Amino acid sequence: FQEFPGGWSGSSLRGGTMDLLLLLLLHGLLLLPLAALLLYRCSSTFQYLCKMAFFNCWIVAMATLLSPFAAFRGRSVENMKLLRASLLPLKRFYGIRMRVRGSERLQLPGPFVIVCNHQASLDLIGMVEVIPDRCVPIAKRELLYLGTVGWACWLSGIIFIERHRRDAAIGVISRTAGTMRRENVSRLCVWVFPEGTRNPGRSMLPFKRGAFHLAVQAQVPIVPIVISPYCDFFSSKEKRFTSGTCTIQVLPRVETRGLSPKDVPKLTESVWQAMAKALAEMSMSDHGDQDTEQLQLGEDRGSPQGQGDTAESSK
Ligand SMILES: CCCCCC/C=C\CCCCCCCCCC(=O)SCCNC(=O)CCNC(=O)[C@H](O)C(C)(C)COP(=O)(O)OP(=O)(O)OC[C@H]1O[C@@H](n2cnc3c(N)ncnc32)[C@H](O)[C@@H]1OP(=O)(O)O
Ligand SMILES: CCCCCCCC/C=C\CCCCCCCC(=O)OC[C@@H](O)COP(=O)(O)O
Repeated sequence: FQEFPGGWSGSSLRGGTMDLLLLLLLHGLLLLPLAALLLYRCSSTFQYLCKMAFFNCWIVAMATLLSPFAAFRGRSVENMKLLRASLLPLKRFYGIRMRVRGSERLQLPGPFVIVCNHQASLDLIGMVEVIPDRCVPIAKRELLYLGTVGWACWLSGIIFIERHRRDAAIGVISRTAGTMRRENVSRLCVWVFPEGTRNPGRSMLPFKRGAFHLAVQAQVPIVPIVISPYCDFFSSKEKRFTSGTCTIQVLPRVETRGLSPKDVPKLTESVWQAMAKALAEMSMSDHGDQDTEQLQLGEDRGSPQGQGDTAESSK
């Protein structure tokens, strides 16, 4: 086949089109990241979506990578160490500075129940900052069905409850209390988000009673933890996610020795009040970013250690 000199044959025309397409594709490949970068810089919504996507992808990736190792140990609360280590770097990726106040209040020799306010899934970043060894969260059963994430949660000994099947949930909580009380089991602590669901903003929902029944049944103290409002740097409603500072305040423990189920409503109310007060003070002092060392928690309900033992560690 002889080409017409200086002219276009069918195949060279096709070759030219291919070249053009390739060129366009190459430009597209180069321009797409640039456009995404530009969008990331200019649009706070896009930034929010990217950061949330990264958050979820990180969790899925860690769960997928680490679950096989955790599986060697079998289902064990010791795997919570892996879970904690895998989520600890997240704060650095997002430029979130964590201030922990009163962390020494978590150094109790025996078992206890932690209750903490629940604003968003971002709470996991705060949770891993302070969660003690041999402490497992109570989670909604739906998490079990998130593929490798569910598997990782199960392997870490996370306790699952079906929130809408009260009797079944109460059964799980009673068995957990039994485990906490058993002397042949080394110390087991439980982390509960007593609001029972995420609640963004500066307020707290009324508390569900499971955590308080658990503490009373096991006759162990309750340690309330308040995470300052994220409003300054995070809002799922406004699709906003920048860097910022978060304060985690550990409040004095509340003893439950000698209390019975009939005391649970009052106990629930008094812990809610103490946490709401701390949350309000954090919101006022520049949204938790300023000094909250003056925080007066009111009556130290049952804590023999009393007030003034707040220490700060900023990480
Ligand atoms: C291998 C490592 C790799 C790792 C990589 C990373 C991988 C994964 C990372 C993921 C990590 C996940 C972390 C998990 C965080 C999950 C967070 C959540 O899921 S929060 C949601 C779940 N939590 C809760 O629901 C809170 C606990 N719920 C309750 O306490 C509720 O009380 C209940 C569910 C038990 C019942 O709820 P409800 O009926 O709506 O309301 P109440 O007002 O609380 O109770 C009604 C009456 O029942 C009585 N009651 C309640 N509990 C008990 C009880 N235990 N015993 C006896 N009676 C009980 C209560 O007193 C009320 O009766 P009354 O007469 O009115 O007093
Ligand atoms: C085969 C299935 C494939 C599944 C794909 C997996 C995708 C999973 C993506 C990301 C997993 C991130 C899990 C983060 C867990 C955050 C814990 C949390 O904050 O739970 C919310 C719960 O407290 C209250 O729930 P609601 O506010 O009532 O709602």
